[in-house]
Amino acid sequence: MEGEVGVEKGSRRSADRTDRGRRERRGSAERSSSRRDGDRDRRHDDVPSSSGNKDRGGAEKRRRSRSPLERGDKDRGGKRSRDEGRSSGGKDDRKKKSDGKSAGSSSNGAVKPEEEEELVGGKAAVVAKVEPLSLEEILAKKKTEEEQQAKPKFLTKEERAAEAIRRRQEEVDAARARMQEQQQVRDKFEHEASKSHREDRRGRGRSSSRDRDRDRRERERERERDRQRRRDRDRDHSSSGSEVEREREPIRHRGDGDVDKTKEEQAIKERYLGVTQRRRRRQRRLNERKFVFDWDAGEDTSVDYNPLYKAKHQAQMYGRGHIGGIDIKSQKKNARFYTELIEKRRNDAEVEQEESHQEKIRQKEAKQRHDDRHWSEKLPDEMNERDWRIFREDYNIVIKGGRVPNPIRNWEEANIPSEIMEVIKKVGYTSPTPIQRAAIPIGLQNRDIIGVAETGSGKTAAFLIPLLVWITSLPKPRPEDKMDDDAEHQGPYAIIMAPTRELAQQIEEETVKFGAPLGIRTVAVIGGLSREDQGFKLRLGCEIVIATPGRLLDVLENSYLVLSQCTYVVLDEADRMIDMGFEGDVQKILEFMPVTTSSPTPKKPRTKSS
Ligand SMILES: Nc1ncnc2c1ncn2[C@@H]1O[C@H](COP(=O)(O)OP(=O)(O)OP(=O)(O)O)[C@@H](O)[C@H]1O
Repeated sequence: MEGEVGVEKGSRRSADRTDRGRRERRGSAERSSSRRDGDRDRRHDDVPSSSGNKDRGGAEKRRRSRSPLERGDKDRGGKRSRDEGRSSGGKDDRKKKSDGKSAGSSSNGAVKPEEEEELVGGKAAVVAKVEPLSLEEILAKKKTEEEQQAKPKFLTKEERAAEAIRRRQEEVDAARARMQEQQQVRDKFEHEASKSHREDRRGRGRSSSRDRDRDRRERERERERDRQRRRDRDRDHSSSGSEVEREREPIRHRGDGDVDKTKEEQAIKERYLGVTQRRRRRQRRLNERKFVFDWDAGEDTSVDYNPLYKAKHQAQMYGRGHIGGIDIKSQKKNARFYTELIEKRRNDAEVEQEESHQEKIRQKEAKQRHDDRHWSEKLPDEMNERDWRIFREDYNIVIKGGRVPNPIRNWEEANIPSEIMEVIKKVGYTSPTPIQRAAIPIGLQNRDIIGVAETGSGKTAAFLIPLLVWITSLPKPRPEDKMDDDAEHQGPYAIIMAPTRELAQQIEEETVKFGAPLGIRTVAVIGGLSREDQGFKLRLGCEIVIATPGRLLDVLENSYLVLSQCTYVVLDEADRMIDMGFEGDVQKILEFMPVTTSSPTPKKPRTKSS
C-alpha cells in the first residue's frame, strides 16, 4: 500500500497506467479467487466465503453502487485478466495463490480487509479499507458454523478402518507404556530390596557355609525371577503390542508358523468341508491316581529321636480301666503294675480256684482235640455223625433209605466169618471198595438193596460176600438128610441172573473163586450149552445158580430145576435186562419161588444193578 501511495505522489500519468495494469491484474485475481471460493462453497457449503456469496451479495451491491465507468474498467480489466490468466498459466497461478491466501485469511477473520479503488474526478487513489462484518453477517456466519458442526460426519470404510487402527495403536502404546512404567517401578523396588537384603546380610556377617548356600540360592532364585519376568515381558509384548500387526500379518509369519498353519487348515476343513478329526481319547494310565499302601519301614518319619518319647509312659488306670481305641489284650500285657497288684492280693483259695478252672479248660481243650481227630484214627464207637458224613464224602458214597447201617471202614469191622475173611484175604482184597463198604453191611442184615456203581467197581463181591455169609450160616445137612433125595433136590439157596452169557460166566468165575474154598457149589444155567448137561449138574445139587433169564425159565418149565428153598435173588445189570426184554421171563421165574420160605427167615430177594 505504501508503494502504491508513493507512486501516486510521483508521476500521475505513469501512475495511472501502472495502477490500471495493477487494477486489472488485481481484479482478475479477485475474480479468479472468487471463482475458486465459489467452487469451494458449492462443494462444502459450510464456510461462507468473503469472495463468494459476499461477492454475489454485499460486494455486488457495493459494486453496483459504484460508477459505471469504474464498473466498465473493472469488467474490462477482469476480462483481460481472465484472458491473460489463461494464456500465462504459471504466473497467474502464483498470483492466484497469493490472492487466495489473502482471501482465505479474510474469510476467517471477523474483519474483512478489502482494497478498493476509487476514481474521483479523474484522479486515481488507492485506499485500503478494512470493513468490519455486519452483525447480521456475523450471526449468520456463526449459525452456519454451528449447523455445520451439528451435522453428522459420514466417513468411508477406509477412513473408519484407519481410525480404528489408529485408536487401537494408541491403546496398545498406552498399555505398553503403562506396563513398562510398572515394570520399571517393580524392578527398581526389587533391586532396592535385594540390595538392602544383601547389605543386611553382609552387615550381619556371613561366616557360615549355610549362609553362603542360602545366599547362593537366593541369587539363583533372583536370576530365575528375572528370567521369568523377561519371558513374561516378551510374551506380553508379543501378545498385546503386536496385536494390530498380527491381525494384518499372515499366520505363516509367526514364530510357531507350522503348528498354526496346520491348525488353521484343520479349522478351515472342519468349517467348510465338514471334516471332523477324530480326537484321540486320552487313555487314563493305570495306577495314575492309585494310592500305594505298601511302605517301607525306612519311610516312617514318626520315629522319635528324643529318648524321652522313646520310652513312653504307661498310663496307670485305676480299677479295670483301659484306654479306648487300643487292643485290650495288649494293654493287659503291658499293664504289669495292675497284674502284679492282683497277684499280690490273691489268697490261697483264689489260687486253687484259678488252678481248677485252668485244669477244666485244659481238659475241655483235650477232649475237643480228641473229638476232632480224623475218622481213620477213631474206633467205630467213637465215630459220630459228623465223622460218618466226612467218611461218606471221602468215598463218594450216597445212601438213601431208612435206618441204613453205617458203612464199613475195613474188612474187620464187617463182622464177616473168619473162613470167609480168609478167603477174601487169600483172593487179595485188602480193603473194600466204596460199593462194598456201603452194600455189605446192608446185605448182612438181609435187607433188599439196589446198588448203583460204575463197571469194575467190585459190585460182584458186594452182593456175593453177604450171600456166602448167609449160606455158610445155614445149618449143614445131616448125613441122613443127604441120603434123602428130597433134601438134595430142593434146589439152590440163591439164583443170580445176568442179561448176557458172558456176564453170567464172569460172575460164575468170581463165585467159584469165593465159594469153592467154602464148599459152596455153583452151577451156570446159560444159553448155548447143553440143557441136559446143565440139568445133570443141577441134579447133582448146588447152592448157587447163575443163569440168564431165558434158559433159566426153560430149565424151570422143563422141571430140570426147582426153587423150593431159594430165597435169595440177584439181578445183575437189571436195567440192561429189562432193556433186552427179559422182564416177563424174570416175572415168571419169580413165580417159581416159594412164598412160604420168606416168612421163617428174614430173607428177601436181593437185586443188583449197575
Ligand atoms: N475189594 C477189592 N479189592 C481188590 N480187587 C477187587 C475188590 N473187589 C473186586 N475186585 C476186583 O475188581 C475186578 C472187578 O470186579 P467186578 O467184576 O466185581 O466189578 P463189577 O462192578 O461187578 O463189574 P461189572 O459191572 O462188569 O459186573 C475183579 O477183577 C475183582 O477181582
